[in-house]
Amino acid sequence: MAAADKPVPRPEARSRLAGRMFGLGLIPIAVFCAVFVFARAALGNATNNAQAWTFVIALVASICAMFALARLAARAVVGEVDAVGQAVRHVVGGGELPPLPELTPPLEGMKQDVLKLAKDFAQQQGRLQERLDTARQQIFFLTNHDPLTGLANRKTLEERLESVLVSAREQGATHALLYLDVDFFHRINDSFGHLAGDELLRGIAPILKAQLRDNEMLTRIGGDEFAVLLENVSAQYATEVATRLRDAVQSWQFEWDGKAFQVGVSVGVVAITRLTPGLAAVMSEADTACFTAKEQGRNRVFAFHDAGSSQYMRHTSRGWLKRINDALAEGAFTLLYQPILHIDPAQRGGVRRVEALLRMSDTGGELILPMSFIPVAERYDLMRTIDRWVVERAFSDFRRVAKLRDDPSPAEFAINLSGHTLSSPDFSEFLQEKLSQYAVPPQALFFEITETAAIANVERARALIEQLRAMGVRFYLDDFGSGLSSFNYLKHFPVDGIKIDGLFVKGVAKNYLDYALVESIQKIGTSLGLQTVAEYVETEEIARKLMQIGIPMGQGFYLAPPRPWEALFEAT
Ligand SMILES: Nc1nc2c(ncn2[C@@H]2O[C@H](COP(=O)(O)OP(=O)(O)OP(=O)(O)O)[C@@H](O)[C@H]2O)c(=O)[nH]1
Repeated sequence: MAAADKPVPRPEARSRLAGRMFGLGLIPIAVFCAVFVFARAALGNATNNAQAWTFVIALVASICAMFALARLAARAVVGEVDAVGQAVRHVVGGGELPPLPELTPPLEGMKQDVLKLAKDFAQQQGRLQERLDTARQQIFFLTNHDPLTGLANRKTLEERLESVLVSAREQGATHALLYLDVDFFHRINDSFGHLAGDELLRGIAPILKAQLRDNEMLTRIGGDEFAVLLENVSAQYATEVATRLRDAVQSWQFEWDGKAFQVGVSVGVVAITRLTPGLAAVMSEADTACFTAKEQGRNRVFAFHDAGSSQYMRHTSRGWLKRINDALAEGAFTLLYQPILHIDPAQRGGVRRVEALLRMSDTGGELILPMSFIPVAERYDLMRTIDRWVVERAFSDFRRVAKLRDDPSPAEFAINLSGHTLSSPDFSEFLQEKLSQYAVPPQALFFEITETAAIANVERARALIEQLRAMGVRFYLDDFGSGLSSFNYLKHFPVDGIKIDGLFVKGVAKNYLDYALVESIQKIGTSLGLQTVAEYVETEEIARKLMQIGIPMGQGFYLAPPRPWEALFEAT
């Protein structure tokens, strides 16, 4: 045993024990005193002095011997108990049991009991320590990793980024950050539940990891977003890795409930150089680059450092986001109304139905079409706000004309609703409040929904549609025929009508396939008791073909262009 391992005697315990033994030593003294009193009484009866003194000396000697014996016995016991105490402390401290001499019977039994207790205690303490160590490791892991995928988390990425930013600044190293966002991930969640979504995220992690070298850090930074930090690489290499990641995800199939789904991922790439201002900037640029990849059609890579890309982004996402917010705050949004008319001129009559079309006015007075800003609004979750703005503005326009004409229902009007609004639980309440505030009869109102808007939230959309239809509001499926599953949607959505996608309508006069498609849509619509409206009626020839097919209503420049409310109603 090493010197340091030797049990160290505890002086205070020893002196306590010695004190007790000394207490035992008082017993012979008491006995001595008692005998002395007895001797004095006995001496009174002794026949001579010598006899008396012999008796006294013998008595004193035997008492001294008794006292010495008691001291010796006490010392021996103290030594043994001390040795056992040291052994116990040693075992409890995690050491091996040192060899101990056997004690006399009652003490030996006690010694064995005490040593067993010490061993049990040491084992228990060992187990507790193990659990404590595991808990510490888990806490450490969780603060640095994402529990779902086991990948490093945002905090770890940011810490590493801070240090690569320093190396870029001080040594001129170049690095890259890839920002990945799964495309249409919420559809999996919405259609199959969060467990399926979680499984997809868990499944995608090894697919990405397999494309990376050991020193290339893959992290999950939130929701369906991942990031990869590539250190000491060229911008070109970073773009190659991004493309590889995109391709790997694309060729993977996510399986759930016996079905396989193809998954896409949009990747933004940003270089980290000595000019990179800091952590916030690099994260924001990477997010913006990823968003731009989405904007460009998803399942693609957008590299921030490519020529012209930053210019592109300024004019798209971030710039648009600011413009949308400004437009909402400063009233730069406006509505135009396009009449929906009988295609047959004999039945046309005046304007009885219009569609409200959203426009944003720019500083030069031009009106900007929604296709420029709606994707950004969707991305930044602004569609609910925009839809509500449209509803309120359209209702207030309606109210003005109702007053002007002294007619409680001067026209029917259609408003486009986004998928975000269709899944918004409080939209129904908002609508009822506005219907009553502006005295709009629900029967005058149509909502147009696109299949892509509704697809993500079929259950919620259907519940909202049913609730509003019960109040008298009507629903149309917009751009009908543009998606592969249009007919399937008819089975799921309780709608009143369909608007035939303008792409087919445009081709109806020139292309037989388009003609046949529009004709079959019309037949299905009629057999299901749905009203049909054709979009993009741009020429007389198109109008004639549509009449031939039997489509009653249409909308398009040939019939009437979009106009401000006042021009359409107030002037007439
Ligand atoms: N299952 C699951 N879902 C999550 C988790 N964290 C966030 N989400 C969901 O992930 C979705 C993220 O959606 P977005 O990235 O905004 O949109 P998207 O559907 O992927 O569409 P795009 O990104 O525009 O292609 C939201 O529906 C969140 O509710 C999670 O840990 N598990």
